[in-house]
Amino acid sequence: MASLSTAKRLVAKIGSALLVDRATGALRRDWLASLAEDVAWLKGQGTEVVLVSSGSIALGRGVLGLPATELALEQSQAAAAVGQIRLARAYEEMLAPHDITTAQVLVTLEDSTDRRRYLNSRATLEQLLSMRVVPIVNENDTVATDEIRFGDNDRLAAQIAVTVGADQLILLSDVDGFYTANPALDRDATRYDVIERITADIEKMAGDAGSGLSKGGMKTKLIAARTATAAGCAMAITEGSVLNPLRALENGANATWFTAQTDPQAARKRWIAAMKPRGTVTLDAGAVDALHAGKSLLAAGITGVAGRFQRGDAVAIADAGGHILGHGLTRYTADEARAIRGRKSHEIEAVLGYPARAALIHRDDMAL
Ligand SMILES: Nc1ncnc2c1ncn2[C@@H]1O[C@H](COP(=O)(O)OP(=O)(O)O)[C@@H](O)[C@H]1O
Ligand SMILES: N[C@@H](CCC(=O)OP(=O)(O)O)C(=O)O
Repeated sequence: MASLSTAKRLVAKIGSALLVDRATGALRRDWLASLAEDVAWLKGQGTEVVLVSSGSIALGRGVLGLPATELALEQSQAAAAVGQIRLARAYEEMLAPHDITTAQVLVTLEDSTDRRRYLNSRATLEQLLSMRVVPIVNENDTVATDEIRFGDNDRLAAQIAVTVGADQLILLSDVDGFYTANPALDRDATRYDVIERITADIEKMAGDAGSGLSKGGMKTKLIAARTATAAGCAMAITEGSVLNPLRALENGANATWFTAQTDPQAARKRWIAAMKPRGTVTLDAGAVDALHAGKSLLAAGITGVAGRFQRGDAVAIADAGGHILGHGLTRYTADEARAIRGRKSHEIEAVLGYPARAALIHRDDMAL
């Protein structure tokens, strides 16, 4: 199926059961070292990599001597706090010999539902990737309460894949794909190589998690597949417990691939076009031409600013005659936009009193 080394951006999700030995509660260091080799290989091919890793609760549980049974919310949060620091350190240790810098990124559901927080986390991830860093993402279990938890990292991984505009999302699991029924319970179940569309029949085949350490099962993996593929990201479920699991997938290991339903850029444009604009910016004729030529909107080409908006809000883009050309996400507040309109890029810092970006709306943040 799809080749991993052709991906521009790849998100891999690592389940707790892969990282943590169920019997001893210890980290599977050899396995993690082999995953680090895979990440180094992908980066060597020019693929940017984000890892979404579970395992904080499973690791912390062992350290704190908590039982293997269901934990109270406070207990899992304490276990996550103890386990997360070890988890992050383990990734750092394993990737450093490959000259790869890691970053710990802890997010909550609100970071994807609140637009400003979403845009901020996107900007941070973008910055890290541009600096060749591998972000290691997990849910911030210590602050996430029941209502705001993703609770399983399948959906979190899909959300991160959408946030960074990844073209592939790989769920490393304890099963080598999506079956017609839970293969742990049904010996006649057969695996799909490819699922082009997630139908109601497919949904009926998805069961819950099999192991005590895991949370999601196939139900959350299907939700993840819906989110990812709708945003133009192909998704695979494959067996992760083997050494070098990403390399194995590249070399033809069993997997189920969910086909991307669009391309990431088109999905993003639709998302922006559907947002309610909080204001309007009016352009001179030169700026209109620049936008139609695929350029970003610079302050120099803005003649008017109407409405009240914050950074990250959607604004309408109008020509001198008031005709709406499209929508975009602004990088400045309405007050800042008024202050810098008509200004050349090199004047902006002096007007605002702090370093700033010249483009009011970046071309990737625009739907015309
Ligand atoms: N239709 C299905 N196909 C494959 N596995 C299924 C299916 N329905 C339920 N499962 C269960 O989902 C498990 C994988 O999910 P999960 O235990 O959450 O692992 P992970 O740690 O990878 O998130 C499988 O081991 C299997 O027991
Ligand atoms: N944030 C939790 C993730 C729990 C979770 O999703 O587990 P899994 O089903 O193994 O991916 C942790 O790190 O323990």
